[in-house]
Amino acid sequence: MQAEVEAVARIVRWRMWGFEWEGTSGAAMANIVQFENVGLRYGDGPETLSDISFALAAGSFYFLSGASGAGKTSLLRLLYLAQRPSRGIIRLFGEDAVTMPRARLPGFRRRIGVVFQDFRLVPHLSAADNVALPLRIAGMPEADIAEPVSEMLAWVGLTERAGAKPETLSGGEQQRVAIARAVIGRPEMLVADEPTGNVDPEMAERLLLLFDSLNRLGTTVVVATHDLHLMHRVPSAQMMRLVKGRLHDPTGTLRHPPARELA
Ligand SMILES: Nc1ncnc2c1ncn2[C@@H]1O[C@H](COP(=O)(O)OP(=O)(O)OP(=O)(O)O)[C@@H](O)[C@H]1O
Repeated sequence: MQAEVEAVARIVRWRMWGFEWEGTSGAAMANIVQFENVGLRYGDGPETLSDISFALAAGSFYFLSGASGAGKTSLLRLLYLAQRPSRGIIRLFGEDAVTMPRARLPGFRRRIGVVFQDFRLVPHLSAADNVALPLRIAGMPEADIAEPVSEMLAWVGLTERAGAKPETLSGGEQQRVAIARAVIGRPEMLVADEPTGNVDPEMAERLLLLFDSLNRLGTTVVVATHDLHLMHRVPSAQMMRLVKGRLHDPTGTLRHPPARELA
């Protein structure tokens, strides 16, 4: 595992926001996200999410599960600030994300890597240019971009497809480009919606290894999945389960994560 973490560390050596964030070394665990009685209603329909309260401990790995329609994607959209809640409090990176002025949202979003369920690749850019996008947006010198991009494409098994446009890629290939793009800037938080839904079990393991390595480098990871097998592959991960728009938290551990020191 250490070899994989080091390999990933070499690829994601660039941090895409312009300041240092607290890694895991010796730092006391803080909560990177806090939801208090959050509700979400689309239009004037019933609440899709109700009374959602939890905190995500910085540097932890979470799986989000739940039946189809339980509200996983909706919860993730609140997390990466694509959606404002109808009620409740959301604190992200220590700030109130609900009342935050719109102008500040892009800066916050840049600290979050997102793997969308429908990939959202830029259609006129090649796979390599899609992966390079976060680095270019962050102003990384052009001369420094090619190497991490090709290493990342190699990790997800797409070296041969680097020049291909998204429309010529299979669903699984597009998904791997989307994952490479989400992780290449070593985000502070990674949010992934069914990131292994279109790949074979062997590739799913490899992608999970990538998430796990990124997590060991300090990124807080949240993965929504139906795949029980996948969940068992990260024994240290915490489970979050949505049941009809409510978070199942009988012991209150999600609401009040135990404070712990990392080595
Ligand atoms: N933009 C929207 N407008 C109206 N209703 C929506 C919208 N997005 C989601 N919903 C509804 O909210 C509920 C939860 O949807 P959501 O996509 O969050 O569930 P999910 O758990 O991610 O499902 P799946 O596993 O099938 O992706 C569903 O009933 C869905 O129809």
